Amino acid sequence: MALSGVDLTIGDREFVAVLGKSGSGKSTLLRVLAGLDTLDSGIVEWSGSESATRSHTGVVFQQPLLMPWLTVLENVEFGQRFASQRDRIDGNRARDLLSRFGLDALAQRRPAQLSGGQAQRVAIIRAAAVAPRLLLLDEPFSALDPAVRGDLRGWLAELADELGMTVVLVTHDVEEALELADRIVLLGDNGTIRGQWCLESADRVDPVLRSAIFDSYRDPVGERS
Ligand SMILES: Nc1ncnc2c1ncn2[C@@H]1O[C@H](COP(=O)(O)OP(=O)(O)OP(=O)(O)O)[C@@H](O)[C@H]1O
Repeated sequence: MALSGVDLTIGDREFVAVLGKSGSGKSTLLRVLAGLDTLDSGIVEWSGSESATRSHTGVVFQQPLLMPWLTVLENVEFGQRFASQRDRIDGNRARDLLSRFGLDALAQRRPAQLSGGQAQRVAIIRAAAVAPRLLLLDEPFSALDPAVRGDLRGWLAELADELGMTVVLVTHDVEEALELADRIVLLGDNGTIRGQWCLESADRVDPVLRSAIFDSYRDPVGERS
Protein backbone atom coordinates (compact mmCIF):
# COMPACT_ATOMS: atom_id res chain seq x y z
CA MET A 1 0.00 0.00 0.00
CA ALA A 2 1.51 3.32 -1.07
CA LEU A 3 -0.58 5.57 1.24
CA SER A 4 -2.32 4.63 4.45
CA GLY A 5 -4.49 6.70 6.79
CA VAL A 6 -3.36 9.98 5.26
CA ASP A 7 -5.67 12.69 6.59
CA LEU A 8 -4.62 16.07 5.31
CA THR A 9 -6.41 19.39 5.00
CA ILE A 10 -4.70 22.01 2.89
CA GLY A 11 -5.76 25.61 3.29
CA ASP A 12 -6.26 28.17 0.55
CA ARG A 13 -2.89 29.75 -0.38
CA GLU A 14 -1.04 27.44 1.96
CA PHE A 15 2.44 26.24 0.91
CA VAL A 16 2.84 22.63 2.04
CA ALA A 17 6.11 20.70 1.68
CA VAL A 18 5.84 16.91 1.69
CA LEU A 19 9.05 15.34 2.94
CA GLY A 20 9.88 11.67 3.08
CA LYS A 21 12.42 9.10 2.15
CA SER A 22 12.41 7.28 -1.15
CA GLY A 23 9.36 5.05 -1.45
CA SER A 24 7.41 6.74 1.35
CA GLY A 25 4.58 7.68 -1.00
CA LYS A 26 5.26 11.35 -1.75
CA SER A 27 4.75 11.11 -5.52
CA THR A 28 1.70 8.91 -5.05
CA LEU A 29 0.14 11.54 -2.80
CA LEU A 30 0.85 14.21 -5.39
CA ARG A 31 -0.57 12.12 -8.23
CA VAL A 32 -3.73 11.44 -6.24
CA LEU A 33 -4.16 15.17 -5.59
CA ALA A 34 -3.66 15.82 -9.31
CA GLY A 35 -6.25 13.22 -10.28
CA LEU A 36 -3.57 11.25 -12.16
CA ASP A 37 -3.98 8.20 -9.88
CA THR A 38 -7.20 6.95 -8.38
CA LEU A 39 -7.64 5.80 -4.80
CA ASP A 40 -8.64 2.27 -3.81
CA SER A 41 -10.32 3.80 -0.79
CA GLY A 42 -10.65 7.26 0.65
CA ILE A 43 -11.56 10.59 -0.93
CA VAL A 44 -10.06 13.85 -2.12
CA GLU A 45 -12.39 16.76 -1.53
CA TRP A 46 -12.23 20.29 -2.93
CA SER A 47 -14.02 22.79 -0.73
CA GLY A 48 -16.26 20.00 0.51
CA SER A 49 -17.14 18.39 -2.81
CA GLU A 50 -15.62 15.52 -4.75
CA SER A 51 -15.33 17.31 -8.09
CA ALA A 52 -12.89 16.34 -10.84
CA THR A 53 -9.52 17.42 -9.54
CA ARG A 54 -7.39 17.43 -12.68
CA SER A 55 -8.84 20.64 -14.05
CA HIS A 56 -7.97 22.49 -10.85
CA THR A 57 -4.31 21.58 -10.73
CA GLY A 58 -1.02 22.39 -12.40
CA VAL A 59 1.75 19.81 -12.08
CA VAL A 60 5.51 20.11 -12.51
CA PHE A 61 7.82 17.11 -12.36
CA GLN A 62 11.56 16.71 -11.86
CA GLN A 63 12.12 17.16 -15.60
CA PRO A 64 10.60 20.24 -17.26
CA LEU A 65 9.02 18.21 -20.11
CA LEU A 66 8.86 21.19 -22.48
CA MET A 67 7.87 20.64 -26.11
CA PRO A 68 11.20 20.95 -27.97
CA TRP A 69 9.65 22.21 -31.21
CA LEU A 70 7.84 25.12 -29.55
CA THR A 71 9.30 28.38 -28.30
CA VAL A 72 9.20 29.24 -24.60
CA LEU A 73 6.17 31.46 -25.15
CA GLU A 74 4.39 28.76 -27.15
CA ASN A 75 5.18 26.22 -24.44
CA VAL A 76 3.56 28.43 -21.83
CA GLU A 77 0.55 28.99 -24.08
CA PHE A 78 0.37 25.26 -24.81
CA GLY A 79 -1.02 24.36 -21.40
CA GLN A 80 -3.80 26.88 -21.87
CA ARG A 81 -5.04 25.13 -25.02
CA PHE A 82 -6.12 22.18 -22.89
CA ALA A 83 -7.31 24.03 -19.84
CA SER A 84 -10.93 23.26 -19.09
CA GLN A 85 -11.53 26.50 -17.24
CA ARG A 86 -11.10 28.81 -20.18
CA ASP A 87 -13.10 31.55 -18.54
CA ARG A 88 -10.26 32.00 -16.03
CA ILE A 89 -7.67 32.49 -18.76
CA ASP A 90 -6.51 35.81 -20.06
CA GLY A 91 -5.07 35.70 -23.61
CA ASN A 92 -2.02 37.72 -22.60
CA ARG A 93 -1.37 35.79 -19.43
CA ALA A 94 1.52 33.72 -20.85
CA ARG A 95 3.44 36.77 -22.04
CA ASP A 96 2.57 38.67 -18.89
CA LEU A 97 3.79 35.89 -16.59
CA LEU A 98 7.05 35.49 -18.49
CA SER A 99 7.69 39.18 -18.18
CA ARG A 100 6.64 39.48 -14.53
CA PHE A 101 8.86 36.62 -13.48
CA GLY A 102 11.99 37.60 -15.38
CA LEU A 103 11.81 35.35 -18.45
CA ASP A 104 10.85 37.90 -21.08
CA ALA A 105 14.21 37.63 -22.85
CA LEU A 106 13.75 33.87 -23.28
CA ALA A 107 10.28 34.00 -24.86
CA GLN A 108 11.42 33.21 -28.42
CA ARG A 109 14.03 30.57 -27.50
CA ARG A 110 13.55 26.83 -27.90
CA PRO A 111 13.95 24.54 -24.88
CA ALA A 112 17.33 23.27 -26.17
CA GLN A 113 18.66 26.81 -25.79
CA LEU A 114 17.80 27.01 -22.07
CA SER A 115 19.79 26.07 -18.99
CA GLY A 116 18.27 23.47 -16.66
CA GLY A 117 17.18 26.17 -14.22
CA GLN A 118 15.64 28.32 -16.96
CA ALA A 119 13.76 25.33 -18.37
CA GLN A 120 12.34 24.48 -14.96
CA ARG A 121 11.22 28.09 -14.46
CA VAL A 122 9.39 27.89 -17.81
CA ALA A 123 7.74 24.60 -16.74
CA ILE A 124 6.51 26.23 -13.53
CA ILE A 125 5.20 29.29 -15.41
CA ARG A 126 3.45 26.95 -17.87
CA ALA A 127 1.70 25.22 -14.96
CA ALA A 128 0.80 28.57 -13.37
CA ALA A 129 -0.53 29.94 -16.66
CA VAL A 130 -3.75 27.96 -16.43
CA ALA A 131 -4.49 29.66 -13.08
CA PRO A 132 -4.65 26.40 -11.12
CA ARG A 133 -6.20 26.34 -7.68
CA LEU A 134 -3.39 24.04 -6.65
CA LEU A 135 0.17 23.92 -7.96
CA LEU A 136 1.78 20.51 -7.45
CA LEU A 137 5.55 20.24 -7.67
CA ASP A 138 7.31 16.87 -7.59
CA GLU A 139 10.98 17.46 -6.74
CA PRO A 140 11.20 20.24 -9.33
CA PHE A 141 14.72 21.33 -8.36
CA SER A 142 16.40 18.02 -7.63
CA ALA A 143 18.17 17.79 -11.01
CA LEU A 144 19.73 21.25 -10.62
CA ASP A 145 23.00 22.26 -9.01
CA PRO A 146 22.83 23.76 -5.49
CA ALA A 147 23.39 27.42 -6.45
CA VAL A 148 20.65 27.28 -9.08
CA ARG A 149 18.33 25.53 -6.61
CA GLY A 150 18.81 28.39 -4.16
CA ASP A 151 17.87 30.97 -6.79
CA LEU A 152 14.83 29.00 -7.85
CA ARG A 153 13.53 28.65 -4.31
CA GLY A 154 13.44 32.42 -3.87
CA TRP A 155 11.85 32.82 -7.28
CA LEU A 156 9.18 30.19 -6.54
CA ALA A 157 8.33 31.75 -3.18
CA GLU A 158 7.79 35.10 -4.89
CA LEU A 159 5.69 33.57 -7.66
CA ALA A 160 3.47 31.58 -5.28
CA ASP A 161 2.98 34.64 -3.12
CA GLU A 162 2.25 37.07 -5.96
CA LEU A 163 -0.15 34.72 -7.74
CA GLY A 164 -1.82 33.67 -4.48
CA MET A 165 -1.45 29.97 -5.27
CA THR A 166 -1.86 26.99 -3.01
CA VAL A 167 1.26 24.85 -3.44
CA VAL A 168 2.22 21.29 -2.54
CA LEU A 169 5.93 20.65 -3.00
CA VAL A 170 7.38 17.14 -2.77
CA THR A 171 11.03 17.16 -1.80
CA HIS A 172 13.84 15.15 -0.22
CA ASP A 173 15.51 18.39 0.83
CA VAL A 174 14.77 19.46 4.42
CA GLU A 175 16.39 22.88 3.90
CA GLU A 176 14.18 23.48 0.88
CA ALA A 177 11.08 22.56 2.89
CA LEU A 178 12.18 24.78 5.79
CA GLU A 179 12.80 27.74 3.53
CA LEU A 180 9.58 27.57 1.54
CA ALA A 181 6.79 25.90 3.44
CA ASP A 182 4.09 27.17 5.77
CA ARG A 183 3.76 23.56 6.83
CA ILE A 184 5.94 20.49 6.53
CA VAL A 185 4.29 17.08 6.28
CA LEU A 186 6.62 14.12 6.85
CA LEU A 187 5.63 10.79 5.36
CA GLY A 188 7.04 7.76 7.16
CA ASP A 189 7.08 4.12 6.21
CA ASN A 190 4.07 2.71 4.37
CA GLY A 191 2.73 6.09 3.34
CA THR A 192 1.60 7.23 6.78
CA ILE A 193 1.96 10.79 8.05
CA ARG A 194 4.65 10.69 10.74
CA GLY A 195 4.82 14.33 11.62
CA GLN A 196 3.59 17.81 10.74
CA TRP A 197 5.07 21.18 11.60
CA CYS A 198 3.55 24.60 10.94
CA LEU A 199 6.23 27.20 10.36
CA GLU A 200 6.21 30.90 11.08
CA SER A 201 9.18 32.94 9.82
CA ALA A 202 11.10 32.71 13.11
CA ASP A 203 10.64 28.93 13.24
CA ARG A 204 12.72 28.46 10.10
CA VAL A 205 15.87 29.39 12.00
CA ASP A 206 14.88 27.95 15.38
CA PRO A 207 17.63 25.39 16.09
CA VAL A 208 15.42 23.17 18.28
CA LEU A 209 12.66 22.92 15.71
CA ARG A 210 15.14 22.48 12.88
CA SER A 211 16.88 19.61 14.58
CA ALA A 212 13.53 17.99 15.46
CA ILE A 213 12.59 18.04 11.78
CA PHE A 214 16.01 16.83 10.61
CA ASP A 215 16.00 14.03 13.23
CA SER A 216 12.49 12.93 12.30
CA TYR A 217 13.39 12.92 8.63
CA ARG A 218 16.49 10.78 9.23
CA ASP A 219 14.69 8.40 11.56
CA PRO A 220 10.97 8.60 10.85
CA VAL A 221 9.59 6.43 13.66
CA GLY A 222 6.59 7.19 15.87
CA GLU A 223 4.16 10.08 15.75
CA ARG A 224 5.70 13.54 16.05
CA SER A 225 3.94 16.89 15.79
N1 LIG B 1 2.37 2.34 -10.28
C1 LIG B 1 2.74 1.70 -9.20
N2 LIG B 1 2.39 0.41 -8.99
C2 LIG B 1 2.74 -0.24 -7.89
N3 LIG B 1 3.45 0.31 -6.89
C3 LIG B 1 3.84 1.57 -7.04
C4 LIG B 1 3.52 2.35 -8.19
N4 LIG B 1 4.05 3.58 -8.05
C5 LIG B 1 4.67 3.58 -6.86
N5 LIG B 1 4.55 2.39 -6.25
C6 LIG B 1 5.07 2.00 -4.94
O1 LIG B 1 4.44 2.86 -4.00
C7 LIG B 1 5.36 3.25 -3.00
C8 LIG B 1 5.46 4.76 -2.96
O2 LIG B 1 6.04 5.23 -4.18
P1 LIG B 1 6.23 6.77 -4.47
O3 LIG B 1 6.78 6.89 -5.85
O4 LIG B 1 4.97 7.49 -4.15
O5 LIG B 1 7.34 7.14 -3.39
P2 LIG B 1 8.22 8.46 -3.25
O6 LIG B 1 8.22 8.81 -1.80
O7 LIG B 1 7.75 9.51 -4.19
O8 LIG B 1 9.64 7.92 -3.69
P3 LIG B 1 10.86 8.71 -4.42
O9 LIG B 1 11.32 9.74 -3.45
O10 LIG B 1 11.89 7.64 -4.64
O11 LIG B 1 10.34 9.29 -5.69
C9 LIG B 1 6.69 2.57 -3.34
O12 LIG B 1 6.77 1.41 -2.56
C10 LIG B 1 6.55 2.26 -4.80
O13 LIG B 1 7.30 1.11 -5.12
